[in-house]
Amino acid sequence: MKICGLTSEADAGLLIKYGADYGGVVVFYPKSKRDVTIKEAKIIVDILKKSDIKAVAVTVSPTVEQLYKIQEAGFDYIQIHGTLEKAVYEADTIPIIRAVNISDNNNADKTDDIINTVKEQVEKSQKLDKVAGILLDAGVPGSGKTFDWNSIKELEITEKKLFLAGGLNSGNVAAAVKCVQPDVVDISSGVEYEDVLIKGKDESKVKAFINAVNN
Ligand SMILES: O=C(O)c1ccccc1N[C@@H]1O[C@H](COP(=O)(O)O)[C@@H](O)[C@H]1O
Repeated sequence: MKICGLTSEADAGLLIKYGADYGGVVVFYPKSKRDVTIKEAKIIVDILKKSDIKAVAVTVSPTVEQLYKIQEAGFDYIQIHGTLEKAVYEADTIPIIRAVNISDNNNADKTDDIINTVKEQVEKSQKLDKVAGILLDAGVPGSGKTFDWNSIKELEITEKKLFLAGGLNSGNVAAAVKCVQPDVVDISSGVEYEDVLIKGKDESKVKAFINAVNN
């Protein structure tokens, strides 16, 4: 399981306390309330790595300069939403988790187009050696919204690890796993406080989510 959007040493400590496989840190994306500086990220990375938790840099359309800083900070993986530039792919030395964001398909006429686009993106990513995993997520990353899990049933993700993200929480994760059968479940908003003014991860929600996944 992967818990994303860590912003402090305390958040990282919760992953160690309750047991997670991956910890995600948003960098170089100031639009996100979870964005931290690369210096702050490095402190979190060091804590995670000491406990054998894989540290994932969560990015949107990173530049080569940003990639170098991410690699220098010691991240194990880079999660890439948006565009993956050829120059970035060539300069990359760590495994990539390629995010595919699936737009809302509340317009029935557009459903096939959306799914075809997702299929194309997945097929393209599966051919890339440095891509270790494909992350299927809702339209807006980190929004806490789910997408229609049934819409991706026909996707064949055989070569890479499948990460399922988008609006997961302790109440829906069992149904999500049953429907999609991902290798890794990924959560961010679902383990945060109801009161948006309180930053960081809510311990009781982290515990409930991890229990729900393990049982
Ligand atoms: O969390 C963010 O703000 C974010 C910013 C930029 C790229 C990705 C981001 N979040 C990722 O979105 C998924 C799902 O999150 P949620 O559970 O729906 O809140 C997760 O992989 C986050 O790392």
